[in-house]
Amino acid sequence: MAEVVLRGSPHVLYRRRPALVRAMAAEARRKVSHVLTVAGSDSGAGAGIQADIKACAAAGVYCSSVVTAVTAQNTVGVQGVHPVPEDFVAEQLRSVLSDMEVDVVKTGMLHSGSVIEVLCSSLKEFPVRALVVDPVMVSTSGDMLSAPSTLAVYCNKLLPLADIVTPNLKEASALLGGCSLKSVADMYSAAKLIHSLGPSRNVLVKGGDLPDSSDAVDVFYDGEKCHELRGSRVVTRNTHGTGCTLASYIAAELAKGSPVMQAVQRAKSYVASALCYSKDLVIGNGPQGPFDHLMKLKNHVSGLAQKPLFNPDDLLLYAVTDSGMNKKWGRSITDAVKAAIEGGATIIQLREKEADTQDFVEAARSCLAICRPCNVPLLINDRVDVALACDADGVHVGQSDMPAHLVRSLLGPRKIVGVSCKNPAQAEQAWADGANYIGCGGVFPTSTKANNPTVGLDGLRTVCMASKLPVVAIGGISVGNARSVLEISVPNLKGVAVVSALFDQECIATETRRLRSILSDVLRT
Ligand SMILES: Cc1ncc(COP(=O)(O)OP(=O)(O)O)c(N)n1
Ligand SMILES: Cc1ncsc1CCOP(=O)(O)O
Ligand SMILES: [Mg+2]
Repeated sequence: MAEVVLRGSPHVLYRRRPALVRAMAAEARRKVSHVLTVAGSDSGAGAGIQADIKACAAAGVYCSSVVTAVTAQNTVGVQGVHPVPEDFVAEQLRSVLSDMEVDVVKTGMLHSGSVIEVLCSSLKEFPVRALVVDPVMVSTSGDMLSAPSTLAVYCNKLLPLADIVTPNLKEASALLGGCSLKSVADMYSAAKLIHSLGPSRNVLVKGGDLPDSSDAVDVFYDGEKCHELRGSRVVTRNTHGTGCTLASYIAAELAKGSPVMQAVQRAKSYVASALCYSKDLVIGNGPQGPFDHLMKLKNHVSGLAQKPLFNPDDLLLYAVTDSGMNKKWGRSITDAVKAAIEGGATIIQLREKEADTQDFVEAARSCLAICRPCNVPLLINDRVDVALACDADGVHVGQSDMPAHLVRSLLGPRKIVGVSCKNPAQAEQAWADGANYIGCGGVFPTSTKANNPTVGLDGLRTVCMASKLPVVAIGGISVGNARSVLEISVPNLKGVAVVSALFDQECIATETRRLRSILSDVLRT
């Protein structure tokens, strides 16, 4: 048996068998989430393989590529298509799938029935964790990218293997034999009908082309329920590639382990941010410019590198400030926030109902300078503008504030969005809108917020049970009753949010410490 000499340190030589060496190397290396895109090349680089690779890069996922066709296209339209022969598509598939540990396959332009058949056989030989099918048939410029004869092969062979299929209105209509889709209600029916053809487990019908809609509305059907996902429409000509990008980002999120609905929400939010960042880019003379996935996404990219995603455990002791109480005790907002953090608050919300905008932004900046080094997230109550101005970690909104889906698209995917909810329907909507957590209350009567009906511990339990998001309880909670709140013992109830129990007290740090110790004690038992 041949032996290999490995140099472990300058003075030590190890002798190992090759198989053992390979196993050790495999263990030592980091497993990277991996999407394989099977799609056409877009010479303009806004869509196709090029968009897929950039979207996966933005999501922090490795992307390999099998090219099915080479297109000559720009912002005017598609000037030519050069299909790659099926046996060479098969060879590329074998090269990647046999060697490179692909998690998720995403498909784009599949120009012929035989290419689809080649892909289906490869997926049977080399199964992957998930398949995302973007049924690219016609370019936005109206050019055909897939022969009409492929439709049957799509429906009978590829869709049954898919975890999610993401048609736009034209593609959904084509899959359903040419029916007309003109409203959100039509999209609901289309999503259910596509699902009932027996194909993909999840269907996302994209309503970007819906006429007369001020929102970008997509309909997601998971086989049981339709969810309406709304985002604000970004007015720009730079929309070429949004479909490929959305599907690739979904694939990237699935590769990282996100559940399907979360993957869709994150993808939608990423596309909205990318459109916002690049809405004024000038590239090309045609009617449809490409948007940019990375170049202008400074916040997104640096956010990926630096900021962790929302951690639900941060909801444990949620301190909400009150300017009236600070005035009463003669404290500055920064001293109040410092004391709460010193006592063990895990997240801070600035709820400054009377502050002038300028003062609010200044106060928020000063508080951020205190929170950031302590790794305590700082959220702003109600005011998205203030949060954007000072780059706060998120915003909390109620039912009559700015709708959460708009807050999400304005803040982007990596900020924290919280929504007040009193019943299961509101909790469901908060989730569909892309919120990170919900606040439920008032649990007990409180004089801090006027005219706020209480839901009691039973109402809190009902909302927690219905919520797919983590929950923080609020309203009349203090050291005297916090234990009874956490003891309802519903796993997604992550903590309590308090105002007067901390800020209407002589010593904020002492009261925070007392409350924190009760909460930690309940969690331990
Ligand atoms: C954590 C948390 N939950 C609920 C609320 C209440 O928000 P909202 O219903 O918008 O009422 P106001 O706080 O704006 O009066 C909250 N602020 N924080
Ligand atoms: C902001 C808010 N939302 C529901 S109840 C409430 C006030 C909570 O204040 P306190 O903790 O003093 O009862
Ligand atoms: Mg509010």
